[in-house]
Amino acid sequence: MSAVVEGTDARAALARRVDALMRTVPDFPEPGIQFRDIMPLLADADAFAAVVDAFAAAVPEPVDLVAGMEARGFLLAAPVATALGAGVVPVRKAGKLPGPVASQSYALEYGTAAVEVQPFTIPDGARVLVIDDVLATGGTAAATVRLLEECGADVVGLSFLVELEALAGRAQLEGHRVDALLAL
Ligand SMILES: O=P(O)(O)OC[C@H]1O[C@H](OP(=O)(O)OP(=O)(O)O)[C@H](O)[C@@H]1O
Ligand SMILES: Nc1ncnc2[nH]cnc12
Repeated sequence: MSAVVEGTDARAALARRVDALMRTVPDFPEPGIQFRDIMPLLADADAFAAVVDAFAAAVPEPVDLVAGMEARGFLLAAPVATALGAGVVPVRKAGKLPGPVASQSYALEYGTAAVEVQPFTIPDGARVLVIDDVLATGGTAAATVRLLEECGADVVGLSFLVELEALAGRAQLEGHRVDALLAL
């Protein structure tokens, strides 16, 4: 069953539903981290369909590609891309993609990492929407924007399921349209 989310009331109701379906796991994957676990939401067919519809409905302009960050971002980016008639760019952790790759390092709430894409999959000037499940410190998203722009993409916006406001990730994305279904 698919649920169409259009108005702000429906979006607020969906945000409450997402909130109810997510788990908060203390001290995972490290002590002190309150981990927001979206797996129960993904397992709920109706809620997942509604979230995909909401992501697609919130995009104000045509996009050519949807970029999703490994790993949880992949699960959202692919169905949203299909809904928008766009292709997918997997933004992978270092060493996972066969080259040539473009790479950017970043700091995570728990550790450091690097993200990579295959630049030959991104036509110059391609309009790219970036999707991930969680915006925390913004390190992953900011590195992804830098990476895509370095490859010649026009990043038209970033959409997240959950924004952890206390970590101020949005500040790293100034100049870009940032949309989050649920702010915690
Ligand atoms: O805003 P930030 O502080 O950069 O954190 C957000 C990122 O952290 C999580 O991914 P993680 O690197 O844990 O990978 P996973 O999806 O493979 O679990 C999440 O899915 C985002 O990609
Ligand atoms: N607290 C958190 N929960 C889930 N994913 C995250 N990515 C970074 N911080 C996170």
